[in-house]
Amino acid sequence: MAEILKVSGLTKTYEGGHQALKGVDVSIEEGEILALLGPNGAGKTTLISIVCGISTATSGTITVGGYDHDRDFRAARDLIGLVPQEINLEPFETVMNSVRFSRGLFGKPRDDQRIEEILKLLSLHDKKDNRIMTLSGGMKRRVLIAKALCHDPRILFLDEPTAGVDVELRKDMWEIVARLKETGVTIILTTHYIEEAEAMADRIGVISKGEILLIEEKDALIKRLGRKELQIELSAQIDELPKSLADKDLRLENGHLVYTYDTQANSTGITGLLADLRAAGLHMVDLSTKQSSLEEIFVDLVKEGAA
Ligand SMILES: Nc1ncnc2c1ncn2[C@@H]1O[C@H](COP(=O)(O)OP(=O)(O)OP(=O)(O)O)[C@@H](O)[C@H]1O
Repeated sequence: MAEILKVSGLTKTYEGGHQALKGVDVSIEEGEILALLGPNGAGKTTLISIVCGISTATSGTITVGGYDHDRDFRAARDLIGLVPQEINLEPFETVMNSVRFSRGLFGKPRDDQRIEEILKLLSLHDKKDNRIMTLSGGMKRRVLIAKALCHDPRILFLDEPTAGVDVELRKDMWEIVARLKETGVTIILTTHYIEEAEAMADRIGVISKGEILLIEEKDALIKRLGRKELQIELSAQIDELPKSLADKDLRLENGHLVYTYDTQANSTGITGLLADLRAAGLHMVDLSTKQSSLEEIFVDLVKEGAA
């Protein structure tokens, strides 16, 4: 797949000296969905705002669809749609007029047929002549998406698309994002919800304190999720691992043994391990297992980043 967006060495220091981005590098492939996860204040909105031209970077470069963001800003910006966090719609306007107006802002000729196609994709077509004020919160969010899509961008940024909405609406949004992906548009979304990243993304990026801590294929992360820990309580606590067990994936924790294994591997090695423990003269009195979740991986990463 071709690279559609490249961000290199991006930094942002706000007036007053706060460094919100500390050298961010991201490369996005056309057609993928990247979820950017990060705690409050991590720099997600700052990053999106710079790529969308709302804010300026202190240093670094951005290329969109081959266009340099500084030298060819109009061409680069034309390829981007932004769905902002806040609902900023004109309450008395109709859905159709509101979306038409956004298309005009990009200097595109009027094309109501195209707008109607977009409204159909977003299940909004039957509301096209309704005033915005008569729509539900979920529908208003979809109007924001229609406005962001009306100039046919190739990349769509969704900043916290489901912040503060109920579980059902969140699932509707996931469904819409899946539909958008089918049309070939590249999607970058920010979220606090790990389950949301898990449900929608091809890749997951974790950002904390202005730094990207990781960007990884979701499936690779799920493999990491597949790692489990077997906690082995011994009849007598030990101070160090017997030499015969040194090459095992074992560690000592509070005098007990913890064995890490991959649930997706052909063999977990547990049967052999138990035999080896017996041979080493260790007697176990209890066993328990613990699965590491994406949430734990995320919390650990952010904690390490803060250290
Ligand atoms: N205009 C500004 N002037 C000064 N500091 C700012 C400005 N905008 C954002 N910041 C600071 O920069 C940091 C990053 O903010 P940003 O909004 O990018 O984070 P975020 O990851 O989007 O957070 P959230 O999830 O809460 O929206 C924060 O510490 C924030 O207080």
